[in-house]
Amino acid sequence: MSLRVVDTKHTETPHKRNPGYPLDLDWVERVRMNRSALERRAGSIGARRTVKKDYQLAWLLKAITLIDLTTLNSDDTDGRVERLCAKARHPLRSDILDNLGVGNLRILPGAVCVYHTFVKTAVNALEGTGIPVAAVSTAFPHGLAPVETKIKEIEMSVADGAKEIDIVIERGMVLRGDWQALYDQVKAFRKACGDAHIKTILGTGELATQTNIAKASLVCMLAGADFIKTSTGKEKVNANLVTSLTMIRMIRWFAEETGIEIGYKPAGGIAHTKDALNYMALMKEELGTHWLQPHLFRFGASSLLTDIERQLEHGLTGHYSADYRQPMV
Ligand SMILES: O=C[C@H](O)COP(=O)(O)O
Repeated sequence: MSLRVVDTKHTETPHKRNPGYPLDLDWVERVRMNRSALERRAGSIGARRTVKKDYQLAWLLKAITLIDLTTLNSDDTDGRVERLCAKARHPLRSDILDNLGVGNLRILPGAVCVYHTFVKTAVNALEGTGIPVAAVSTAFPHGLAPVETKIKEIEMSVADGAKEIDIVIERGMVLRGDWQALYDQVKAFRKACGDAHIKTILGTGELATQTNIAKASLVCMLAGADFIKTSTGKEKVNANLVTSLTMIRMIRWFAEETGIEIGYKPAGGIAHTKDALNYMALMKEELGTHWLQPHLFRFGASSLLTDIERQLEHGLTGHYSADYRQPMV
């Protein structure tokens, strides 16, 4: 099997972190997106692109290294988080790995993503693996709390050992076009994160237009975001290819202007292998294979790994196994 696309996880890739830039309102004003052109382009991805056989197996192994393995439920418990972390330690059954001939590869997910309450539990459960814990923060999923409370929440998650903080922006700031307020708040969040990387969740399904999504992406990047992320998974409309194209093109524009590479994280409702492959194809075509690395691309997903494991098993045996054979939590 060709494993060109699988790299060993958690090796350090030299990467210049976004230092943040002044808010350039002229640039924000110039941003425009054409929804029908985006839809045409996004529609061509699933229709035209297929990854076959051995290459598909390799892409699926790669996809696992790009997942933020997530549990964000009101009934989460320490036990569920510990089971999720156990899955993160061994994302694929050893018989599948052996039969694929990759039993020697260390394939681990990009991160485990939990609420603040469970950061310590996850940090303990992942000790020695190098898998970072990501905490959703700033009054996830709505982002509506006093800014002081939100900053305190970030600080507490960082103190508990979170290496990545997924903040949510206030959608109202975008809908009002109050770019200065959005910039100031994200900049304050970034400062509170310190060395922890900040992913800014836009809540794209609630931002009304692709132009708003594009402008919000730019403002977050100017304010110092390490990643821009689509959704909390709790909006009515979560990640999709059209919105992804908008955000990816803003990442490209930002990189052209500043030389800084920002990560992209589609999240919410990404549960099937085919969807994952489409997102990866989009990234490869728009930004290049280079961007398909854990420090530049993640899936936020609670159930994608189960489907990938089933597909890998199907690739080996020709049969689909029941979901319970790949339990998540
Ligand atoms: O950030 C991650 C999302 O909340 C996960 O959403 P999901 O449960 O639809 O996969």
